[in-house]
Amino acid sequence: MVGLEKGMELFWMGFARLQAGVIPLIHFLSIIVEKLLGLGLLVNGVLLAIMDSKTVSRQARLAIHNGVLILARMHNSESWVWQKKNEGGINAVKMRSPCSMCGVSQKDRCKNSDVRRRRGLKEDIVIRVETDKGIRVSASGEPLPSARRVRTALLHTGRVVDNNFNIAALQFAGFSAADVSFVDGVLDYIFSRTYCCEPEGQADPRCVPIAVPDDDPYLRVTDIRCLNFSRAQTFQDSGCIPTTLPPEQINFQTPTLDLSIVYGVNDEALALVRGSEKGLLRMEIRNNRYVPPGDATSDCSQNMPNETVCYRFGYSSLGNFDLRLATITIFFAREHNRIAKALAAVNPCWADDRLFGVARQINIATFCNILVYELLPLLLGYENMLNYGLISDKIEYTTAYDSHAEPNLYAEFVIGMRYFHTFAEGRIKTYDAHYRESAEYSISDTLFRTGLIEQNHTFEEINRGTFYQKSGSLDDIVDPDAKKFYSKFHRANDLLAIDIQRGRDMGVRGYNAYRRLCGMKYAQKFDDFLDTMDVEKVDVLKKLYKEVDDVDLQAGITSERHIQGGYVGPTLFCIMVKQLQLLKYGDRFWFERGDQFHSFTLPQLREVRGTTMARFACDNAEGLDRIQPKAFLNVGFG
Ligand code: HEM
Repeated sequence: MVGLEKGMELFWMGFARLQAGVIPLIHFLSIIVEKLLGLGLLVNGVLLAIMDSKTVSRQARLAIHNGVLILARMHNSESWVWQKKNEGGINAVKMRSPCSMCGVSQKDRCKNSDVRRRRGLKEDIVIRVETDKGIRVSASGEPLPSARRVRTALLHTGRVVDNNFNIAALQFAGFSAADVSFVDGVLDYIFSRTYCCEPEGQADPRCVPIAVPDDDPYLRVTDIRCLNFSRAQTFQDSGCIPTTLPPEQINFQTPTLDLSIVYGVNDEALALVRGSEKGLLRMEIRNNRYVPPGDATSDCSQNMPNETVCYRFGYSSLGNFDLRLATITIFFAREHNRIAKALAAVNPCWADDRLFGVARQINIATFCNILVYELLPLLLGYENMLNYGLISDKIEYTTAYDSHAEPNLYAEFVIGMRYFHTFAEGRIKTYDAHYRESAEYSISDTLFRTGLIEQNHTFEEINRGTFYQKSGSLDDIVDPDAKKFYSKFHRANDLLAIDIQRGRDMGVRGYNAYRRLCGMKYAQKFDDFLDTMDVEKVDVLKKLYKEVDDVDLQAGITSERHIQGGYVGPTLFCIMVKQLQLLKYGDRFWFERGDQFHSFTLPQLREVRGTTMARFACDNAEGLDRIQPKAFLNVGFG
C-alpha cells in the first residue's frame, strides 16, 4: 500500500474513532506516527479489512452436512491479522479446547467443575454446572463466574420503551441477523437436550448448564439452581472434521445478505417456494390475503389446534420463529412477486428464469439498501458508517472488492449482535384501524406459533403495531418476556445469561482482547476500562471477575457507553464494522458493485437507493393506509 493511501486510511480510521469518542487525541496521534513509521501493524479501518480478508479466506471453507445443506464454517477473529506476533494475549482456539471430543476422561473433564447442590427437589443429587467441557475458562484456568450471576449483576429485568425506535427497527435488525446466522444446535437445550440440569446431563459433553447462585436476585426464593444449556453443534461433533482440530460451529445460513429466509440456502429449499412461471414465488390467496403456502406444519410446534397455517418459506424453521419475523418474510415474498410482475409487464419476452433472477436481485438489493442506508445509520450513526466505508453519500459504484475474500461470519458478530436482545419488547401489541390497542400477546407465548397471524384481523393489527409500537431501549435493561423465551418448557430461562454462556461455548476471547484488536487500550487493570465504561459498571466487573482478561466479551459490550451518534459501544461497533465490511466487500453480488455482468446501471442503482422501509411497507403490508416516512422511527410531531 502506498504511503498516501495508508496515511488517508489512518486518518479516516482515527477520525472516525475520534468522532465516536473512542480514543483520546494522543492515542490517535500515536497510532498515526507508529503506523507511518512502519513500526507496527495496522489496527483497523476501511482498507485494512480488504487486506485482512485475504487471511480470512484461509479460514473459510465449505462442507456438506447431512447430504443436503451447504454449510459455512464460522470465522473466529484469530484471523484478524494485525494482532502482533509474540504479543501473547488470549487465543480463542486454545480456550476452545477440543478435549470434550477427543477422549479425555470424564474425571479429567470435570476437574475444574463448579459443583453446586440443587436444593429442594432431590437433596441428594449433585448437579455439576459449568464443567470444563471445553468452554472458555478464566486466565487462571478456573471456571468463570456463573453466566447468570454476570447477567443479573450487569443487566436488569424491566421494561423501558424507546422513544426513538419502533418495533420495525428491532424486527428488521433481527431479520437481518438471522439472514446471515443460524448456528446449528443453539436451541437443542430447549427441544432435545432438556436434561442438562439432571444427572444424565453430566455424561453429555454438550451439556454445560448455567449455575444459579444461592443469592440470585430473582430466583433465590425458588429452588431453581441450574438453567438448562447445551453447546452448539460443531463440525467435529458431526464427524466432518477430525476432532484433533479446534471445534468450529456450523452456520446453517449463507454468510451473505441474500434474503435466505425467503429463498432458502440451496436449490432444494428454493424449489419448495418457487412457482413454475413468470418468475414468481408460490403464493396463495387465503381470506383475501396474498400469502405463502401454509403447509410447513412441523415448523409451528406451538400453533393452537385452530391455528392451521404455518408458512412455507425458503427457511421455514427460521421464518416461523416469531410473529413479526414471519410478517417481514411475507412482505419480502410479496415484494418479489410485485417486482416480477412489473418486470414481466415491461419485458414480455423474458422467460421464467430471467424474471425470477432479476426480481430476486432487485429484492435483495432493496433489502440491503434499507438495512445499510436506512436502519444501520440510525443505529450506528450515519457519519460513522460513512467514515468506515460502509455507505456512500453519492450514487456511485462501490470500489474495493477482494476476489480472495470468501464471505463468512465472525463468531464475535454472532455473539456481539445479541446485545440487540435488549432492544426486544416482549409484548406484541395489535391495533385496530383507528390505532386503538386491540390485543396484547407475550412474545414468549407466540414463538413458533405463526398460525395466529391469519386469525380474524390479526395480520392487519400486527402490522399496525410493527410501525406504531415502541421498541425496547438499547441499554442494560432486558424485557422479562423476551428474556424468559420458551418458558413453558423450562421452569426458568434467561436469554441474556445464555448469550454470555454461548460466547464461552463458541470460544470467543475475553473483552480485553477485542479492545486491543479494535485499537483501544489493552487494559492492565479494571480502571483502564473507564475510557469506555462508567465507573458503576467497572465496579461491578471488578466484583465479578478476578482478572481483566477474564471479562466476557458480552459482559464488556453491554457495559460500554454508546459511541457518539450510535446506540452501541465501541467494541460492538468495531465488530459490526468488520463484519459489514466483509459482507459488502466480499460479496461479488453486492448491489453497489459496478463491474460485473449482472451489475445494475447507475440509473437502476439510483432507483434501488431510493427504496425505503415506508414505501416497502405500504406496498406489502396489509392494514396500513398511512405511515411515517422514517418508518423505523416512532410516530411523532413532524
Ligand atoms: C424479538 C425477540 C427475540 C427473541 C425472543 C430472540 C431469541 C433468541 C434465541 C432463543 C436465540 C438463541 C440463543 C442461544 O441458544 O444461543 C437467539 C440468538 C440470536 N439472536 Fe435473538 N431474539 C430476539 C431478537 C433479536 C434481535 C432483535 C436481534 C438483532 C440483531 C437478535 C439477534 C440474535 C443473534 C445474532 C443470535 C445468534 C444466532 C445464532 O446463533 O446463529 N435477536 N435469539
